[in-house]
Amino acid sequence: MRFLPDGDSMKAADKDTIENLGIPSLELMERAARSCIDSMKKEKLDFTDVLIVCGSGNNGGDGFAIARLLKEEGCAVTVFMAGNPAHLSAECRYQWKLFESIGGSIRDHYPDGTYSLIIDAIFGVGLSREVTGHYREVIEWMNEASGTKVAVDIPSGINAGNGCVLGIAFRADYTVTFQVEKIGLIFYPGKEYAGKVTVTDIGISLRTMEKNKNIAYLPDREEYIRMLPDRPEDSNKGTYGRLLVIAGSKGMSGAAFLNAMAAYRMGAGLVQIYTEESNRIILQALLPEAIITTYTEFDKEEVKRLLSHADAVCIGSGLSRSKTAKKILKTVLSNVEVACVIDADGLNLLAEHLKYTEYLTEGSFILTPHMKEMSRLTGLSVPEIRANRQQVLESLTEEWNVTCVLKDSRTLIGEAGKRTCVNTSGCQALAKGGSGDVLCGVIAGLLAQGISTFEAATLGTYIHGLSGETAARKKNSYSILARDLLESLATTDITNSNL
Ligand SMILES: NC(=O)C1=CN([C@@H]2O[C@H](COP(=O)(O)OP(=O)(O)OC[C@H]3O[C@@H](n4cnc5c(N)ncnc54)[C@H](OP(=O)(O)O)[C@@H]3O)[C@@H](O)[C@H]2O)[C@@H](O)CC1
Ligand SMILES: Nc1ncnc2c1ncn2[C@@H]1O[C@H](COP(=O)(O)OP(=O)(O)O)[C@@H](O)[C@H]1O
Ligand SMILES: [K+]
Repeated sequence: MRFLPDGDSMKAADKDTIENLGIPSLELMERAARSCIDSMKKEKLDFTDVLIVCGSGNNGGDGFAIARLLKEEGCAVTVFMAGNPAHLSAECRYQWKLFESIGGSIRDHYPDGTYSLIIDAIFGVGLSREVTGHYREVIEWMNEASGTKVAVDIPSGINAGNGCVLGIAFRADYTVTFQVEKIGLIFYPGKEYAGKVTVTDIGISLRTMEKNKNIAYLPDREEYIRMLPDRPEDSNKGTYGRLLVIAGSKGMSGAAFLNAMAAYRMGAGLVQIYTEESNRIILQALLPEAIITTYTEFDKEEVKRLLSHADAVCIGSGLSRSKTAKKILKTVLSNVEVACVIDADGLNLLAEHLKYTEYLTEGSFILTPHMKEMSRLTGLSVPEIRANRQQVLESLTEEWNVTCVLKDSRTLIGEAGKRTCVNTSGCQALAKGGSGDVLCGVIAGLLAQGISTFEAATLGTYIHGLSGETAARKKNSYSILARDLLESLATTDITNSNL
């Protein structure tokens, strides 16, 4: 697994390494500067005329150290001190003096001229507020200038904790980040501003992160492979579970089809669809492998009967917010005894009737909201959630005792008591109606095979993303339809190391 800390967690790891493991701060800075230069050389960047723009904190200290090392190698280096000299950190002051001691000169205004390489060492993980005034102007200059742009640790202006731009941010071609990727380099727009990211090992210990459950993580592929349900030879359809899909509404059959087919593609043994009567014929034609039961009006006993035969349930995709849908949802929430995914209109109904959340705490529920649905569930605006997504997710999972898949270009998976997982598979080909229905079916299909809610949610999200990538390799990313993902599910093999 890879930890994805925010700025404060990264600083805690730096501090632990310096104070408890006895590696001096200046030694770490020297390694950081060296590793930046090595990474830039690996990329074969042009060192003819280098401009390094420094701030007054330790990110600036890295900048001065890079300047010294490059000057010692004979490069033409110009340093522009953009930070406030009255607020220098001890390390930054030391590095400044060291650079001066070898004859380095430092400008206090943006130097004219063109540079082959512009290195941003203004703010790192210590950025604590909106970038304004003089700093804003400097970053604007840097963004407009020609030359290759490299950010030290993180582009200045990107919030290391959420990837948001704090007013303005440096647009890098490359970012060299120390020890681990900060979570702000994973989420958009931070990821976009960072360009190509290289992680360098400078010997910062991560043991504080092991103890701190509030730090999110990115699983390795091997961890996903271990989560895959067994597929023994000596088995039958009953071995792989019976999934009840409650989806679709009058004239809306697509969602039920996508749920059910995705679940079959994931390996579920038997899929039963419960939907509105008008969808019967089309669903039978689209997916003859499914068992279809329909309703014209609410029938509580029928819902309870279907629940009693299911090994897993998913409810909500295309369900509508009708009175009948509401009653079906309430019956499911109050009677289901197996793991259950709640998607789309299931979530919208839940948001309209928050008292139903009292049923959640006792069961095994996975909620799969996109940002707008999360906004309805929490009463927070989408920008508020984006700026705080990990915390919003974690407080919802704790309060309702659920698993939650918060969908976006980067999806987060949380469960009460568990470290939050970030998913980075997938691409913009998935940004099309119906792909959420496929995800719901993928997760439910895994649940039917008996893996845990957290594993089904994390593994399902990962595979769903990969299926988008597979589809995008076969067709252009404009043209992919949700049904193409169903095909890709069949050809995406996560045990294939070429992925
Ligand atoms: N030994 C170590 O610890 C190692 C650290 N390393 C490096 O240090 C970096 C972290 O350094 P850091 O903690 O000093 O913070 P940093 O990112 O330089 O910024 C703080 C400065 O910015 C200022 N400031 C903040 N926001 C502002 C705003 N909006 N507008 C204006 N000013 C603002 C803030 O000012 P203040 O809030 O005090 O007024 C302060 O002066 C890390 O990313 C890595 O590159 C590596 O060398 C490895 C070893
Ligand atoms: N740009 C993107 N990059 C990666 N994944 C994406 C992107 N856009 C959408 N997705 C994924 O596609 C799915 C869309 O779900 P949702 O918005 O519920 O779609 P729908 O309701 O139309 O089926 C989510 O799993 C989301 O994470
Ligand atoms: K920086």
